[in-house]
Amino acid sequence: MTQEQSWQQCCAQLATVIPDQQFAAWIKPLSSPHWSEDGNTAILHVPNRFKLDWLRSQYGARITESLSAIVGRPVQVEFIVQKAPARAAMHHSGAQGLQSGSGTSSTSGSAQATHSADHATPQQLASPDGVSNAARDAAEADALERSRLNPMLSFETLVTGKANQLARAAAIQVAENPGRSYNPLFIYGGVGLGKTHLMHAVGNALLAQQPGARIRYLQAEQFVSEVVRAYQRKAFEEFKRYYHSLDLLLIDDVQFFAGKDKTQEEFFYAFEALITKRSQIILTSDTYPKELREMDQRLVSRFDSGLTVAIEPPELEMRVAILLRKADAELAHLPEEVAFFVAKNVRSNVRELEGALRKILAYARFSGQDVSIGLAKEALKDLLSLQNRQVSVENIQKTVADFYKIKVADMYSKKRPASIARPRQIAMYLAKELTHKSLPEIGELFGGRDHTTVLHAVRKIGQERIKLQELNQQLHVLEQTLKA
Ligand SMILES: Nc1ncnc2c1ncn2[C@@H]1O[C@H](COP(=O)(O)OP(=O)(O)OP(=O)(O)O)[C@@H](O)[C@H]1O
Repeated sequence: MTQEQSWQQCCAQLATVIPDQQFAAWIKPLSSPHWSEDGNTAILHVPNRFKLDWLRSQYGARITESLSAIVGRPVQVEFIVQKAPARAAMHHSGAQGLQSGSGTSSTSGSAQATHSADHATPQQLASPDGVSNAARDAAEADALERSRLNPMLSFETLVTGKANQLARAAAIQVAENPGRSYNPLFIYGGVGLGKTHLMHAVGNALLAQQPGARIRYLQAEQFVSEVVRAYQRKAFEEFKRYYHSLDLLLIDDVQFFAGKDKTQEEFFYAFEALITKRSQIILTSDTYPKELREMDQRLVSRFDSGLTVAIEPPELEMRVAILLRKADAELAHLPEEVAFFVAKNVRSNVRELEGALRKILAYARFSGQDVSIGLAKEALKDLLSLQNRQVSVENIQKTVADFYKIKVADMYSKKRPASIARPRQIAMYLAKELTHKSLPEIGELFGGRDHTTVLHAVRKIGQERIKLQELNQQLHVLEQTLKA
């Protein structure tokens, strides 16, 4: 079989496992690879960095696997950016033809290949409608750059589970119908749970459908800095023109607007302008709108005027699925029992899960061992001992009192108003959950209360947590604070 035929066969095989639309968008446009002299490496040319990152992360492993199976031995697949200046694309002349881009990358990290202009024909460079592919690719790459979107954070790379299914469904709706379904979309949840990921996923999906869309992602602090800069330069007109002209504005962690009045004012104007012209806004925060502190009430009510959805901490099975998916993307074998071990021990958020996995894979690579529970224990020694560190009841009482703005002394007092009794019950619940103390011991530490009082609190908060999203969210924040 020729190399060309093996590529054709690989494509045919991929077409059976990759959904049609994705296959047409990503695999079909690829030209047959160039092969290294030893025939062990297939080099696929892609037009820009965005496509390179995407192809590598989404399809690199599958292409490698399929091609290896077809040629009957392990081969490596490399991607290389091959830029074509727009002018050269339309008036192809030898001297101004393709140049190898600087942004090369490979799935294997082995030597990069260089290619001359002669490999490309004008047909490869220009689409039938006469619009230069290269020009379009350059525009796409440009749009990506301007938007500050991370192409790796897509719907495809997001593992779905109970914890994020509502937020994901809402985000998909918004991506399909920007400005017309939920506007703004307000996503809230604890740290490292995938809020930023979801936001980028909408941006990337929109950019894929409309390469010319004006999209901007930024963290709230960056928006604050831009307001300050506009202030200093007296350039508010320019600032307004830019922000009010966007099709999609993504602002992460809006709780950082707290107390920044001028920022809030400017954001309010931008918000009104964008909503009026049906541009989409997506915001994230660590809490739901009404809980945002030092925020203009006009803004709070605007935040809540579209759809507000929570992302919860992932449950065990979802944590396992995330680990397996991430290992897969790294082309690493993670036995399921190890995934369960890690997921049981790293519970707080996805970012920590990713960190734990990275440590395990690096440890396995450097020590030349297979991934096993023993190896995971060794690799995560520090993390696990930190987790076993006892949280004290006193610390829980102080943290909960601070959170609900009551006095620590109220944790031991006999006072009964709900504003005090409820935080006290929450502290008892956390004491049972996070320490090894018995019910009578906990009762003793809460001003000599009976163990049945503690039991009642533990059961009540435990049951309410399942039903009340708000309470669950607060408990999650408290748990993260206490375990930090
Ligand atoms: N469901 C998921 N599937 C796959 N990866 C996920 C998922 N949720 C989160 N991640 C990954 O976990 C990491 C942290 O997620 P992200 O940055 O989106 O969290 P966040 O909620 O925005 O946190 P923060 O509040 O700290 O900004 C990212 O690398 C993200 O890709």
